[in-house]
Amino acid sequence: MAESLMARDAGPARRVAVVLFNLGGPDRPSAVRPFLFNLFADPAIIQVPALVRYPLALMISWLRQASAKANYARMGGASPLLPETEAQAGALQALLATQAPSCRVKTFIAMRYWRPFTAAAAREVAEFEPDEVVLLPLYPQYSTTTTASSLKAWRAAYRGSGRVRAICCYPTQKGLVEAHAQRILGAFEAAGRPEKLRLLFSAHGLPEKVIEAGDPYQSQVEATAAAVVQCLGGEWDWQVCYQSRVGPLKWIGPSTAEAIGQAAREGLGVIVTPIAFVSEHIETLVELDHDYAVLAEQEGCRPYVRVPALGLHEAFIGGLADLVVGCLNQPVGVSPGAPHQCEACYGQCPGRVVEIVR
Ligand SMILES: C=CC1=C(C)c2cc3[nH]c(cc4nc(cc5[nH]c(cc1n2)c(C)c5CCC(=O)O)C(CCC(=O)O)=C4C)c(C)c3C=C
Ligand SMILES: [Fe+2]
Ligand SMILES: [Fe+2]
Repeated sequence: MAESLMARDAGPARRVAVVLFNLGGPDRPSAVRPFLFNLFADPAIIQVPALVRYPLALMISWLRQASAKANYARMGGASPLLPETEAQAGALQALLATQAPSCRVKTFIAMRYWRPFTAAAAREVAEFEPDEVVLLPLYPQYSTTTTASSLKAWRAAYRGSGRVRAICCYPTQKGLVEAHAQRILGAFEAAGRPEKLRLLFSAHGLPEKVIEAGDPYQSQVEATAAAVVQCLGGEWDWQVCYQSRVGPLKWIGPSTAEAIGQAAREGLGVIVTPIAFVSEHIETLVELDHDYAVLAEQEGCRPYVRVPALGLHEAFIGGLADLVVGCLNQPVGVSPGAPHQCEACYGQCPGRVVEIVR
């Protein structure tokens, strides 16, 4: 892929901006409430008219701040998501410098609910004067609540140069799947290859009504898990489950807590791997490492093994680089790919690349 990219580049270096989308997290205790407000004020998260949503967001962020602050306090008062994402951005930029030497590739970070916000990233990218912009969500599975929300924020903010394309989703990308499998095998070995173990793929949950409205997230999470199991080979007892429920609505299940209880009742321990998060953050470091570890102990679910998030795994960063190079080489809309219901793909996912028309 890198070869054809280079072959097309006979002139001056093509300037390529690669923009990593992520959720963002508070960088200090006083940022927790405004971060929560930004999240709940997003119509992708609470689908009611703005007149109702803003007061609701004010109220929820006010009520939730104490428990959220206590959880962030367990991580030193701040989310590690930005430093983790910065490290991934640096590794990806370094790899792309070798894979696409005739391009000048620079990575940027656009967070949805805390700094660096999408608008600031869009200004920085515009100053870079790119020929090409590749939007790369650090959400392998597409959701209206994450990828679509970030794409919308980008469209509203970017006024710079270049052809803008987005990688919509990559739930079964080879590097992603291999990295997950290697992380799982590493944790399994480190735990002494325990027997009587269930592999739990734990993903962030969503309200059921979001899935019923056509969001492909759940089916893509299941596709990732199935691909990882196939890559692992051998006989694995495995299950997909969903964590981090918020609010009164019914969320998709089974919940990670239910899955741990079920495993305990069957006399099994669990090895839990985050499948929709590619970095460590509050939902891995607090929920998985603390809350569910305590629950497993109480339920007699032993051992409880936690697989680290992908972070800087070589195969994962390599997979991201392949996606970017593939995107740059690809004429939009002609490559084959399994059609699915991505809003950003207009019902089709042509090679999972979509051109952003401004
Ligand atoms: C796959 C990724 C994510 C989906 C889907 C998602 C949907 C979603 N989230 C909330 C509410 C909250 N999420 C919070 C934190 C948070 N969420 C994600 C990812 C997804 N969310 C990440 C990476 C993070 C961590 C940020 C960090 O600081 O490290 C929070 C804040 C924490 C808390 O108070 O529990 C809330 C609230 C909803 C309602 C939702 C879908 C409707
Ligand atoms: Fe897609
Ligand atoms: Fe979330």
